[in-house]
Amino acid sequence: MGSRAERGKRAMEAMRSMGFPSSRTKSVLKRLLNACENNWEHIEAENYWLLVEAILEEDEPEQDMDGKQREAMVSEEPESRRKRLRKGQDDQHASSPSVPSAHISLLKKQKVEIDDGLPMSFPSEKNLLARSNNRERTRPKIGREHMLADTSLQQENIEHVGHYPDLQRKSVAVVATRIDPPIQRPQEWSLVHRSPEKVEKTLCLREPKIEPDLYPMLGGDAQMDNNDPITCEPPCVELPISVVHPLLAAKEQSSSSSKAHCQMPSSITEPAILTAQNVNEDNDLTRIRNKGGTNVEITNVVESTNNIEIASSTIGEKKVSLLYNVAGFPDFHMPSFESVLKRVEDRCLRSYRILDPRFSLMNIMKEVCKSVLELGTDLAADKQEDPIRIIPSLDSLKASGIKIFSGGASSRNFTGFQSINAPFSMVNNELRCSEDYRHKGKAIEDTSHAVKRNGNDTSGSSSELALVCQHEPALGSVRPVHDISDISKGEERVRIPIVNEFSSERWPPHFSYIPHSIVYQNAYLNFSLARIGDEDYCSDCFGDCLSASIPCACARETGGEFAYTPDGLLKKEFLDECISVRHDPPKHRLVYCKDCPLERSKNDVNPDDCKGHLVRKFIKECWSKCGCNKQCGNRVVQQGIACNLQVFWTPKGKGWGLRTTDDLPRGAFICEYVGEVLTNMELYDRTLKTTANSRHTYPVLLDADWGSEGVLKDEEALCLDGTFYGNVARFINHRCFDANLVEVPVEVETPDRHYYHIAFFTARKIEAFEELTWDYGIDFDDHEHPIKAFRCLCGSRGCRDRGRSRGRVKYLRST
Ligand SMILES: C[S@@+](CC[C@H](N)C(=O)[O-])C[C@H]1O[C@@H](n2cnc3c(N)ncnc32)[C@H](O)[C@@H]1O
Repeated sequence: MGSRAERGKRAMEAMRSMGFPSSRTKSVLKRLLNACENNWEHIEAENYWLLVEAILEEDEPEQDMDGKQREAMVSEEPESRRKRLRKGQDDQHASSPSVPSAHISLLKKQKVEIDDGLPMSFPSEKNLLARSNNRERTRPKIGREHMLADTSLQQENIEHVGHYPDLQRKSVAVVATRIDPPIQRPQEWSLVHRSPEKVEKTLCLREPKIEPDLYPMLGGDAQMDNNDPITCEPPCVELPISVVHPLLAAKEQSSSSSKAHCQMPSSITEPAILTAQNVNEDNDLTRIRNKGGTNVEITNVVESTNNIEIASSTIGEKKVSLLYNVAGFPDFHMPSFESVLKRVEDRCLRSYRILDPRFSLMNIMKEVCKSVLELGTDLAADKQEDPIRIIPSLDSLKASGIKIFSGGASSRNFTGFQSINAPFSMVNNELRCSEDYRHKGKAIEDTSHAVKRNGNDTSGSSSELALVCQHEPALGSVRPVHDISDISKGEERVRIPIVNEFSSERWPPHFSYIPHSIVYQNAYLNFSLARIGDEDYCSDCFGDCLSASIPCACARETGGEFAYTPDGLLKKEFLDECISVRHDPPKHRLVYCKDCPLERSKNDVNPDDCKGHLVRKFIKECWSKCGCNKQCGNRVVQQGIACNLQVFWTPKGKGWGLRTTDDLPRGAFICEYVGEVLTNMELYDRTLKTTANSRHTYPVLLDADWGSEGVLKDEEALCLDGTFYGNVARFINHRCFDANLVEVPVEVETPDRHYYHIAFFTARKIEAFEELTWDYGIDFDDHEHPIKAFRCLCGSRGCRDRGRSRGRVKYLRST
């Protein structure tokens, strides 16, 4: 209801919020009104569905328009915008071919847009995350009902971006925009999807929405004409805040040393751009700098298939884009946005099984790129590899009160972590470019990859915006993935900090810290009290069993003597024997399964004969059915970690490691190996699917009792996998022969030895800050095992991998 002018204004605003420029709406609305004999109810029904249809229909023939038509289209834009465009073009060396008209045209035309309705600030990752997670409940369906603005879909700000048949470059962009000066309006998100057919071969962008009552703030060019609904034309920013030229990809590929140019849209002045190339964790960064919102030069472009780009303008607009290079896939076709979303969600759900509230949007965006490629090439209908490494939120870090992102070039935080050379900072949970970098050009001062523009070295220029990162890791990894003050998140009795004194790989990859092993799915674990027979517990004991005159039933396993001293150390004789088993396996007893689960998992139809499993000495600890108390000296492992540990970045290529900050005597308990309890079959499947190509793998077999039972059922042949869920033991590196830890099987909750604890004890005295190591038992000469062995860098004189080419692991680490 309302006057014709008001209704017209509302219609145009509604269309603008869906991404249709008023110029187009105006002409269509005029025609529609004529056709409907000024029946506004008709036009306003279903949130202007008719109008949307009419505009879309009108769009169709434009798809094939030539350059002149496109120019004409540009010239139809309101004067205010044209002025901005002109200004920008002047700034941008007008003849530059960096953004061809075809590109602009695509940008201007079809879009899948989620408009944030002028949020006051760059949405925090948390907000984006919340929206992303909401998608599970309210995933937009592409269809008529979802083509209209739907503020219930407040989760995304994702654009499905373009198809450049000639350039073979696809881009999926996630855009968030902030407009300054701030426009006081409650945050409101709206989503516009076009039908899949129309999305196809389109490039989409987000247009910052301008509030009518703020037009004067933006220059006063636009005049509101309340009398003529169809001339109400607010100034609008049609172009995205940055355009990363698709040719960039081609240039990157053709010459890694050449500079790729990226022209900024004219609507932006002095934008700052950072491009992170993000294929794997160890990537270098592209360096981009830009001046005056014009040309952006990128040097040292690392060949990559995935790009993440973040752009920001001085008026506060920010854009994060993901680009996927499809060069080499000539048959690539752009899948529908709906199918991409579905694919990403499926991948995530499959990988995580739950929608973790700490879900990382960065990883989701990577998944989006991958999914576009897969769907676009029909490559991976059956490819289900690569679990996503979750990078959780900053909350834990925030809670710990630690400020990681200094924004400075070389500062260190108190933990000794090398500060990043990145122009990012976290402010109120928002990822922001450092003002330091933006205004002082600081980032380029000490980079060996000096960034030049138009042949001039601009480093140190304070007037120019320059964002340059050196040794920049993947964007995801600049974010803390663990609480660096305590990786255990308070789950252990001691705090276990993460320390990196050597490398820019600042954070261990994500995993969920668990202090006790957890069954993954099929493992048969039964901790019932009924299974513990009379001979396996000490009901008559009281207090501390170690102080009793006669060792109790629980010492039976260790020959009637407890394995522990009153100081909680492993007794010398017991320790010596454990070390000897590890040092010289052939001298010790091997048991052979009749039907080896390990061989069966490798080849179910025609398994090889069992290669033998070491018979290990077990410790049996007192437990809940026993009469002694919790402080009983025969309860060491179950008390948990007692010494001070650190997860640290090793200097010699082994990745992360574990060390103690205490001087420790021989025989001291360090920690147990904790992970998901998997059946051997589950592990085998998982290894093939997910970890085969990983740099680090974390499975350990629980095979100490395999040979004693003849044939073991699949659900009883178990192992521990610390890849996704684990404790600090997953950081203990391998050392051949003279490792300073030895692993001991420990029975606690059940006499059934399909499952037991693997406890690490010091094999000798250890000085504070020595790295803790154990011998994984790898045979580096076995070239048949599906798990590729790493190249051993243990440095031991007894290293079994010395001078050898990369081999394969003979058997999984087993105790
Ligand atoms: C259980 S993880 C140990 C923690 C691992 N370094 C990390 O950063 O997460 C085992 C992996 O660490 C690496 N590693 C362990 N010991 C090593 C050694 N002696 N030489 C080289 N790499 C080693 C291998 O990549 C191996 O797959």
